[in-house]
Amino acid sequence: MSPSYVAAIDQGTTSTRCLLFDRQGRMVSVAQRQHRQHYPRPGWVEHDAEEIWRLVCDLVPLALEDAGVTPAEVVALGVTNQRETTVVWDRVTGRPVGPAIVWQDTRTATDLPALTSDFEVAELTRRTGLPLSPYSSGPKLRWILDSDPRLRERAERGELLFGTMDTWLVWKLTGGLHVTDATNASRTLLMDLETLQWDPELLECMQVPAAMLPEIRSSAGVIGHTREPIEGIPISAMLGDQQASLFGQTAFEPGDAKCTFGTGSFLLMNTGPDIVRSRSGLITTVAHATEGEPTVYALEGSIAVAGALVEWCRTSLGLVRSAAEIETLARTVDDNGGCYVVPAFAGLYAPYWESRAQGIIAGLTGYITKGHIARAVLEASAWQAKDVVDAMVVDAQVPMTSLAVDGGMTANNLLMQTLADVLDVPVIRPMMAESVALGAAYAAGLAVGYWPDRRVLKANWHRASEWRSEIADDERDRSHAAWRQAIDLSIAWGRGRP
Ligand SMILES: Nc1ncnc2c1ncn2[C@@H]1O[C@H](COP(=O)(O)OP(=O)(O)O)[C@@H](O)[C@H]1O
Ligand SMILES: O=P(O)(O)OC[C@H](O)CO
Repeated sequence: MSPSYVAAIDQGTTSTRCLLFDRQGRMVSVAQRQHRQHYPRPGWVEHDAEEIWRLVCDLVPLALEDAGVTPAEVVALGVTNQRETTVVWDRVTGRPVGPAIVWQDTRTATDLPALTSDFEVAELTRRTGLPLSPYSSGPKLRWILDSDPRLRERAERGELLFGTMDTWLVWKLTGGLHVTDATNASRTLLMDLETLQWDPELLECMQVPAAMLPEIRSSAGVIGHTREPIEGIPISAMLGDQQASLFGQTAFEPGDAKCTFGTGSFLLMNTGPDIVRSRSGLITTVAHATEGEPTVYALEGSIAVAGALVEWCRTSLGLVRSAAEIETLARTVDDNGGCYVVPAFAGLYAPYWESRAQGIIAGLTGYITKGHIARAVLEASAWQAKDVVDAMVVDAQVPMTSLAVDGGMTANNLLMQTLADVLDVPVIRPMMAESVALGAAYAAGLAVGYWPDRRVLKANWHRASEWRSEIADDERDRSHAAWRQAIDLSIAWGRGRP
């Protein structure tokens, strides 16, 4: 029998990857490239959707070539993506009408209250599981249509199409299929969580013409076949990246959770077929929707800035030359020296949802060195996760007994130890850190029968490292109180500004 593989395209915030996996869930090839980040004004973040498509065109053949795999040996392709990032393009020419507005972008923060004139925010949240926030795609799409009346007219005539990155890429890959999946659609503020359909009242509230919306499909099942950059590969999964990593961590049972530490960090807990409504500032989202099975939902704590803060230290401050160096620098000191960094670059997401909050560095004295700041930078990711875990425990009404982690930042052992210290539960990193791509490949492979069932996938999961708390309760409590004070300052600073 000739070998066969499953491919995944992981279109992330900072880079795009194409990976190939074998039946044991081992990565046999990875091709990866970064794309440009554009910050045209404070709070604005944009990507060039054409640039990202060109990268996909380069990366897919490269991943196959590197592994010596022929297209015929690729039995399925899963597409996973940064969620919420919004693209509008011309149905005929296929050209975007402007830059993609990235999920972190806060340009709509001041318009949000006006969006709900006919609609109670509570009802919006009840239907969608989302807070009214610039994070979602709906406000971004409305902003694009409001920015030029001609665009709105063209959208109403069906000449323009909307999509998140999954939709954009599948449209390009298939030569014109305009679809999304329920996980991505659940991030728009336009889909009803129960019916998994676009909600006409929500569309009216966001002033989005139905003619430009993609069809909402299941997350797994053959959607179509690729025409470019390689012809004939079945696309059999589409999943938002955080839902994909939940799947890749084989978090199939209610109560299973994971946290991915990449540009942002995202803690998701599978809640099974139940739509659990958060009272603590979490999102309710679709974990995956598989044809013929009940929809699986999740509670999510989204944190906008995690690795992005390390990246900012590298590119904007020149504090380190590589992301990994932040650990070396942080290890030059024993503690944070009383310094706290709140990276509210996109306001604060879960569980605070303060779109006007701004970043601060608190506790500066002449004693503070670069090392203390590096430590505070890493601790910010751990404390943000702690606040989300606390909210999750209240909402899900189950204790968190351990936390599975993945993503680029989990290479940082000091951060992983700090995380175990502040959460006071074991933090577990699997052998396969590329859970996002693996999850998309798993969903795609299951859909075409490459893997017979989820049990087999569980057997592929192997623990690589585990960290346990090494600090006393009173030390944790003291530092947590200081962190919460810094959060309050960040919110007050943002609110107090014009
Ligand atoms: N050793 C490290 N320590 C701290 N942060 C790191 C380390 N390695 C990578 N990162 C951060 O992780 C992020 C990249 O992770 P990745 O999972 O590839 O992100 P994404 O999918 O969001 O593009 C970057 O923001 C980078 O700064
Ligand atoms: O691409 P990532 O890993 O930064 O994930 C971004 C999230 O999907 C945004 O919701």
